[in-house]
Amino acid sequence: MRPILQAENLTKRFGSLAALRNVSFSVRAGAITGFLGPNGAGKTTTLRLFLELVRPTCGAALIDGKPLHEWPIPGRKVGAVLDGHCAHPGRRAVDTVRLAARLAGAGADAEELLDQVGLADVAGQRTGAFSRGMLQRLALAIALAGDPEIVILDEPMNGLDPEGIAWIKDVLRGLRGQGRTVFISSHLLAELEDLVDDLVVIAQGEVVGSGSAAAFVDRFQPQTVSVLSDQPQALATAVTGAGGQVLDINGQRVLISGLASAQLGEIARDAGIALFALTEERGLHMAFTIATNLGTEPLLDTEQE
Ligand SMILES: Nc1ncnc2c1ncn2[C@@H]1O[C@H](COP(=O)(O)OP(=O)(O)OP(=O)(O)O)[C@@H](O)[C@H]1O
Repeated sequence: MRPILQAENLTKRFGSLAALRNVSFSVRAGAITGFLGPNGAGKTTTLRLFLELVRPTCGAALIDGKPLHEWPIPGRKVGAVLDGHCAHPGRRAVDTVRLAARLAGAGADAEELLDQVGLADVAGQRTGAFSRGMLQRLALAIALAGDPEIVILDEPMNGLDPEGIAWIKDVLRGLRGQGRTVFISSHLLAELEDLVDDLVVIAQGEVVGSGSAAAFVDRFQPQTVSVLSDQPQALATAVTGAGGQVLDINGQRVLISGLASAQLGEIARDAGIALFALTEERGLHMAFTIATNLGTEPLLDTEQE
């Protein structure tokens, strides 16, 4: 693993409030890493520390081994979307992106970038009348204007409709395909669920887990299988007898934990019980809920090879 972003014992206090306490994690080059945490967890503060918009009380936020300002042209190293309000309302979209490219010392084609973010049709319009979703798209074009190695996005899906969210996921996968690193914050699991390779989970200013998204789910979510059967009570008895746990029975639906789906199928077959459906309930949502409620002890191996 090549760490390209590193938070090293980052602490940030605002007066008496400790927004971050001893936060350490690293982000793998070339991957999409989700930075997940409830509102107020300290996500924006962390991103601002990487971008040197605020100074740490102690610790360091390093971009590829050094602080951002030590890179000759920071805009070629990192592009960022911190909020959708990134443009002068009286300036045309195409000029906004062109300016960003010049400031970053890159020869990016502004019209091509606007096309990439779905704003080709409004490239010549002033951005004052843009909707929130359009501004988010524009912010992404600005972030890409320096052709950066790393893209940092703070809640970029705010203001996007489901189609827009699906679109931005595709764009971010495309950026990964080009070898770029994507670090994206969100307080909503569902937004990141089918997108991220890795996760850093933060709660109340402390890291509660980091590593691969799959490992995170494995660690925090008990295996749960949902089945449909017309003999739910008989199935529940068979499951309990085999060491499984019945979490819920609702009509024909039985929610079971502690048994793999294949085991469950065999138990039903041996008991002569027909199953109409069998679904593994996996996902980040439960894992996230459990992890952020468990407190602040580091619970996941952060090492990756
Ligand atoms: N400039 C500041 N001055 C004082 N307190 C601040 C400042 N910036 C952030 N905070 C506080 O630090 C804590 C972390 O805020 P931060 O914005 O980093 O959280 P977040 O995880 O990004 O939350 P959200 O999802 O709501 O944006 C919050 O309690 C917030 O009120």
